[in-house]
Amino acid sequence: MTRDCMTSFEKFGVVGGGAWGTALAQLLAAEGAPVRLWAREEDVVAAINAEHRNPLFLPGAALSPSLTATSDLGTLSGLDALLVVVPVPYLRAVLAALPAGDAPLIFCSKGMEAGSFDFPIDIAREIFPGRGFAVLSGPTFAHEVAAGLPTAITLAAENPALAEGLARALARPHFRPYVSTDMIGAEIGGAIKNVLAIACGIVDGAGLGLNARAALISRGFAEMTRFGLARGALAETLAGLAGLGDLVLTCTSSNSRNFALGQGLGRGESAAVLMADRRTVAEGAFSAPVIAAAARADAIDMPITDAVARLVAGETRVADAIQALLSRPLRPEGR
Ligand SMILES: NC(=O)C1=CN([C@@H]2O[C@H](COP(=O)(O)OP(=O)(O)OC[C@H]3O[C@@H](n4cnc5c(N)ncnc54)[C@H](OP(=O)(O)O)[C@@H]3O)[C@@H](O)[C@H]2O)C=CC1
Ligand SMILES: O=C(CO)COP(=O)(O)O
Repeated sequence: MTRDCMTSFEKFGVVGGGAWGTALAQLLAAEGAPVRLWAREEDVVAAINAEHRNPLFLPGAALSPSLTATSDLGTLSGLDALLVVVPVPYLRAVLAALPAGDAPLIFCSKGMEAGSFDFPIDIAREIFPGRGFAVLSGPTFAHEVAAGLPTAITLAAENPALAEGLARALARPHFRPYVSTDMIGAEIGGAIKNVLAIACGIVDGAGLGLNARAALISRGFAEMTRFGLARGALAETLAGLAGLGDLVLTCTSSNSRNFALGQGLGRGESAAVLMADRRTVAEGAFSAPVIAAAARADAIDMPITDAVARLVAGETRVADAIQALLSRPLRPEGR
């Protein structure tokens, strides 16, 4: 029997000790199930093992003693499934160092790789051809999941049996995966909402009002839909938890690192300074220029994404970017 046909997944590993990797590991370990987490930094490994905390990336969360950490990727073998929660710019290098095996890989990162224009599943297919893959994405602030607050999420895998088996294994009374076969839709939703959260943060930081934010969410969703449909995503995925759901969450809260980065830009702070000062990721800052370039290459109109890319690169000022968006020719709403 292949892993894809397994009906139960009991032993999970988590690759990545940031906020989201730690929260997912805690979700699975909360009732005492053993979960092994790989983190790059020895400080994170030591704090999880000795104090059952991750003060660097998930301060305030008490972690289960059954969650153990390692800095040795080689020890993540012999498990039933691995959740991969590494920011996309570092993903290829970490995957290349993973031990071989047939445990399905569940991708939880939200971004697109520079240069290759690859999403996580594309990278994984190159490194592990034939392995089972899934995407887990939706409106899920890590600290809320770690605190056991109600959360729903999309779990997509091409093989419906794999999606259903993983959903059953990950579901908790307060954590509800909805299954799908549309991995590309789930990946695109998560990557583009990060960029649009920066845009909404900019509008907030610049004091441009709530009408402007609602307009950005709607017109941003139109960009996500154009890009997604052109790459074979299903409209229902983009309108679901991994697309619109996550867009609403991160475009309306400064708990979003992407939104908070945008707020700084909107207040007139320099992108270079805002980026240099941070330890946590705002994936949208990495992905904006990549998605904007991919859209240009395919002649997909994405003016908001393009504006965020230029603002993050310091190539334009907020007032000029807003003026450029507002002075585009009038058009039918459906385009
Ligand atoms: N936080 C959240 O609420 C959610 C986040 N996500 C997504 O999950 C992914 C991870 O985000 P998150 O957990 O929040 O990250 P954090 O910002 O909390 O932490 C940054 C992570 O990046 C890692 N990192 C930094 N440099 C490198 C490197 N050179 N090689 C490998 N790893 C490196 C850090 O590891 P190290 O300690 O070793 O530096 C750390 O695990 C992102 O794609 C994000 O969009 C998805 C849903 C929710
Ligand atoms: O993806 C997230 C919630 O779904 C977290 O958003 P940020 O990375 O912007 O904090």
